[in-house]
Amino acid sequence: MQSLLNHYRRSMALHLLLVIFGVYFLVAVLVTVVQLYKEYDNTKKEFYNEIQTLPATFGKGISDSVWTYNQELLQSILQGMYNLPILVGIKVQSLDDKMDFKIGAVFNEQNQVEYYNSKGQPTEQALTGLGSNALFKHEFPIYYQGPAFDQNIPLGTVTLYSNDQLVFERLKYGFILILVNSIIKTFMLWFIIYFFINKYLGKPLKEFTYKIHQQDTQSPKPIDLAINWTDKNELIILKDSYNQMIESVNKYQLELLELNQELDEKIKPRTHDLELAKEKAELLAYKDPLTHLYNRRAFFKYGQKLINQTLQHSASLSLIMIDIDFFKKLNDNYSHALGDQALIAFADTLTSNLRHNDILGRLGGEEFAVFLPNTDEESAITIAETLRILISQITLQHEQAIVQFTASLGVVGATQQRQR
Ligand SMILES: Nc1nc2c(ncn2[C@@H]2O[C@H](COP(=O)(O)OP(=O)(O)OP(=O)(O)O)[C@@H](O)[C@H]2O)c(=O)[nH]1
Repeated sequence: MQSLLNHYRRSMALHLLLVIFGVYFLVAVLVTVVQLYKEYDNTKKEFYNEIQTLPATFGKGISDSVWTYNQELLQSILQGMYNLPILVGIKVQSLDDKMDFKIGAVFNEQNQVEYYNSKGQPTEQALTGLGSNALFKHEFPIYYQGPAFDQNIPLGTVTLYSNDQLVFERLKYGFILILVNSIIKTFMLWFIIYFFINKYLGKPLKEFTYKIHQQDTQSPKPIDLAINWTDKNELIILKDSYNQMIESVNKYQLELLELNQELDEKIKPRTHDLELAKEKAELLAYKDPLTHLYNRRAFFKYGQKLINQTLQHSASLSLIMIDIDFFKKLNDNYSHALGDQALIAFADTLTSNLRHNDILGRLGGEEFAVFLPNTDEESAITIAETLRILISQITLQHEQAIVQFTASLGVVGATQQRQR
């Protein structure tokens, strides 16, 4: 039941159909009711007409039987009439009251319905099988027209009764026919309308929404609908508008992509500059700009870490202090520029002859120091001696002269210190 309700809510065709069908059904009911009433009215008129022809048929027989006081004849004529499917009752009232006879449902003087059997005796309504609804009557006089009299002699009146029940009886088949006809028509129309609404609206809409759902959201593509019975209707206009929108979205997306690439190209050199500036800043913060060795701050920072690690792991650690001899003289004799060259060459010599994990720093001017992890004092002395020799072998060119210099090194181990 719930799924049926959901199907109804989600199906445009079904919804439209039920609205159309509902309106159609109301109109059909109205028209059928009017049609049925008209039928009823016509049938009732026919009844009147038929009842009015009865005096011509039975009048003579009734007059004769009343005139001759022939009860039996009167009774059999009235029984014959009573069997006609247009009468529910007959009342004969003779002027001398001797030939009065009632059969079926008739009105009394107080306009109340009374019931009589075919022998003219009062009876219950249930026994007659007659309804009392909307009883209507037709009264006609009876006369005797014998050859012995010049004029008609009035004998009394005959009243014929009929009712709606009989009218409906006659209408019954007509009614059923009209109703069946209406129901069949309604259901036929229901299926036909559903089929076409579904074909022309429901199915294309379903196809449209399905194709939209299938779209790749990154790069949607124009879609096509299988509508071949027209080249322009609201659905095709909707589909064309959707496709136009997709095309412009794709165009703008492409433009955005190109703009992004352009922006990337523009940003690249700036990013490179930024990286260089960052490297420079790092260098300034941790390194000596001339020799590219750790500056005093960095040397002590990393040196402290090394001391802590050494203490933790009970390893050995040595420190070599290095001071270039008579450096002031070198500057004074050969220029400050050569002094700088000497410092750079000195730093390069140390760097290339020490291990990667040794921490070498410039403490200031011509003073340097190096931490040697996992190195006892004896080994450190050997290393210091090697360095001292290497430093003394550095040669610099100043104009025609070859310049050399020496350095003094001091070693201290984790347990004992020695000075050279
Ligand atoms: N070229 C150059 N000279 C520097 C630099 N830093 C310091 N100096 C110079 O190094 C010299 C150091 O002089 P001192 O402290 O007397 O050292 P020294 O002449 O080697 O004397 P001792 O240490 O006693 O042997 C000074 O003349 C400073 O101007 C530098 O970066 N480049």
